[in-house]
Amino acid sequence: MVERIIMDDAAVNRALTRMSHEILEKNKGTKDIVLLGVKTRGVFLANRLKEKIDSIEQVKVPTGEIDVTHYRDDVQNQQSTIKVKSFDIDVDINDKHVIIVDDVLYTGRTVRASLDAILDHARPRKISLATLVDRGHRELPIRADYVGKNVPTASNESIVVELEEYDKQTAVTLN
Ligand SMILES: O=P(O)(O)OC[C@H]1O[C@H](OP(=O)(O)OP(=O)(O)O)[C@H](O)[C@@H]1O
Ligand SMILES: O=c1cc[nH]c(=O)[nH]1
Repeated sequence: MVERIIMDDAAVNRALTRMSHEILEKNKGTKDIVLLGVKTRGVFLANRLKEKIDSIEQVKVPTGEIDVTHYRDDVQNQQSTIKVKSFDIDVDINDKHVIIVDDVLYTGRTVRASLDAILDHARPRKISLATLVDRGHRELPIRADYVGKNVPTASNESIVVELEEYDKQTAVTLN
């Protein structure tokens, strides 16, 4: 299958800058916001958003991590079970506005697992979702509040997100 570059380094950076402004605009600032990155690349994206928001507003937004494991237990039907491995956050998220950050939104099962993990630990006032790429094909009633780019895909295609911090280069490709 031919590989197509959907976003280069500059496009990812611009999308994250826009998303930071959208977060600030929609929430009228940073009050009570906690960014929770989904491992692996969601954590780096949450950190990038944090740095942008911090430099725009001159405040330090707290961050944390959720680690989930993806089990394909029925490959034929592409059903997947997502298990939470760890939930690493120092800040109290009760009554806070938690923004889950991930690189790709596809079936929505990773987000559902993340919601379970969050609600097992605390009762945030609000939970939102930020994703760099929304590729469609949802299997659950989940939608993103902040989207870097909507990328229509076929189900046999995949989106690959690479980030400098982890992959030595930043790009989003469709394979
Ligand atoms: O909406 P979903 O169908 O749950 O898919 C989205 C998830 O898939 C990817 O993770 P993956 O399990 O491929 O692991 P990775 O982050 O290590 O690439 C991606 O990082 C999202 O977390
Ligand atoms: O295409 C996809 C689907 C799920 N997760 C990804 O990272 N890419």
